Amino acid sequence: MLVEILTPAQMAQADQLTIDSGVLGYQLMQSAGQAVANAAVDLLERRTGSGASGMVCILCGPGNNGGDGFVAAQLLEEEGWSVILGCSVGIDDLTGDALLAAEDWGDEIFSLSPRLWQDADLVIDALFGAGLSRPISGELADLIDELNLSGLPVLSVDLPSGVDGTSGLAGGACVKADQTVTFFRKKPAHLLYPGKAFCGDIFCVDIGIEEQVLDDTGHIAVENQPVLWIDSWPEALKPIADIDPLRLADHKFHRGHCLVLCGDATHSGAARLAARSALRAGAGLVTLAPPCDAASLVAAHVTAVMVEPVQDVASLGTVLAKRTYDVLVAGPALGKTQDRRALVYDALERDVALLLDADALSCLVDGIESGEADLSLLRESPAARSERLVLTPHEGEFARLFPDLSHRVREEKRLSKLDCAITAAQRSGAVLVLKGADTVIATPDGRAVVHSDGVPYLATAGSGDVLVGIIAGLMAQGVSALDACCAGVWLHSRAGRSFGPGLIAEDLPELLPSLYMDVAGYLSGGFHASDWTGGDD
Ligand SMILES: NC(=O)C1=CN([C@@H]2O[C@H](COP(=O)(O)OP(=O)(O)OC[C@H]3O[C@@H](n4cnc5c(N)ncnc54)[C@H](OP(=O)(O)O)[C@@H]3O)[C@@H](O)[C@H]2O)[C@@H](O)CC1
Ligand SMILES: Nc1ncnc2c1ncn2[C@@H]1O[C@H](COP(=O)(O)OP(=O)(O)O)[C@@H](O)[C@H]1O
Ligand SMILES: [K+]
Repeated sequence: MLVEILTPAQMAQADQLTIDSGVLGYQLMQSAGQAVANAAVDLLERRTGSGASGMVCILCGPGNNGGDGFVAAQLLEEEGWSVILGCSVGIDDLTGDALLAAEDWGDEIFSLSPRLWQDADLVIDALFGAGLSRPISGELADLIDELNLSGLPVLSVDLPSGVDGTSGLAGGACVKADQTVTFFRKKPAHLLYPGKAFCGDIFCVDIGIEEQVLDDTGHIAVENQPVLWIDSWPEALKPIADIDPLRLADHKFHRGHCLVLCGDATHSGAARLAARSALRAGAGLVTLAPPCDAASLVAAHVTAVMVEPVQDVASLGTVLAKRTYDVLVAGPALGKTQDRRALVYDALERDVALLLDADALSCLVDGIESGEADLSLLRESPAARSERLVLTPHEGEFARLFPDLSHRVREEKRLSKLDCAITAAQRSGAVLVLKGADTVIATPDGRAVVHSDGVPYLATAGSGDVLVGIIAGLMAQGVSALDACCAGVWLHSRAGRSFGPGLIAEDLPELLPSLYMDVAGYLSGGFHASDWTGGDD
């Protein structure tokens, strides 16, 4: 099933459409409060080991997030749990459904203070959710800092208070939750770091909002799951029983040919890793193209991968004219000298699927007098025009190409990584893979896929070279750029997680065959990420 991600604004629209269709806002709040109470009971029973004999402290804020807290308080007390509730404002300052919920609670409402949780087994954080409008400061910030130091389990309602739902940024004090219960669909902050790290386990529950509202609200992104790309999974990576009989006689040229540009003799490892990964990802042939004086050294280090020296633009032309190449990879330790830069610019004029990574991305900025990349060169390239241009920057490379969308600017201006990746994809005409613990894959037509899986083992030299190789290998077999990027990021992350500590980049390509058996376990019948028209339309 497609898993859509909604911004808080889209979620507010989903709430409003539901209310307009005749469901009371207070009914939605009661469903939300019920879901919170259910989650609290699970946590309490796990902690106290008994039914209804623990104490829960509920911290409510001034808006509807606080309203959910009041509803949960009432339900928990009805079930026999001891409840102590504090609110950041007096009942006279509450309005709308939150006021109704506070009135229905009917029990004492205390001022917020750490004393509230001194005998508690669980704290419910219902201070702020989707309506957080600025970083939390002052006394509330001190309270949150104390709560985080208390060591008590914390259940956050919708979002950990202090995390910005749209961007996942946490500018001020921020509740560190063990569990977060959100409603209808996840928000970007449940997937983007640092927000995700504050959420703990995330549960997304149904509160009676119909799926059809999504037709009107749209969605900012979807989560990366095999259902997105399983239908375009290459035949050569399937178990023999699943391969189309007409494809059983395929030869290597049917599986595509990748050309990987390579750096000089002392910098050839990265391109070799990418090349091996492309082969492991199923490309029929992979050729490395080092400068002439590095060719024998590179050849001595590869076996199934072929070597074809490329010294300059002229020899790249000769090589490309001699055989058919389906995908060209430029970047891993390519170097940034003038002749390497010329190769990148030449590649952008060629009618071939093109993956630009690492040094190739820097080449687009280095040596340019204005210090700004000419993105029209990317946008107007044959690869971009045929939807076969892929950029795979990490945050540093991204900042050089798109300085106004960099990580630093995002923090300063509280912008979302999702919005910035989509803008960058639109500007460049490329499918853009903005890497990190939360990788965002964005397309020039405004779609985005999020793969959020903190796997620090992947933060190791050469790991990105493997990723670009996997994507190239999949594209060589005819997988669309978007599907290849989503599948590549999924495989890469799974490989890192399955290997665990001690991982080095060389291990990653060797883990791919076992993952293909996992992929085979996924039912087909999904659809291609490339067929998805979602977005905010
Ligand atoms: N809509 C629905 O039907 C449903 C909604 N549901 C629930 O509602 C939640 C959203 O509710 P919400 O929009 O009322 O926002 P909420 O997060 O409670 O906070 C807003 C208040 O906080 C204040 N404030 C903000 N930042 C602050 C700061 N740093 N420091 C201090 N104050 C600050 C802000 O003040 P202002 O910015 O106006 O000055 C305003 O008073 C959502 O997360 C979900 O839990 C569910 O019940 C399902 C049905
Ligand atoms: N903490 C993390 N959690 C998940 N993935 C990570 C993490 N750190 C790095 N990665 C992934 O590892 C890869 C590193 O790529 P990159 O920075 O280009 O490395 P290199 O240049 O050394 O090859 C990216 O795919 C990135 O998403
Ligand atoms: K909250």
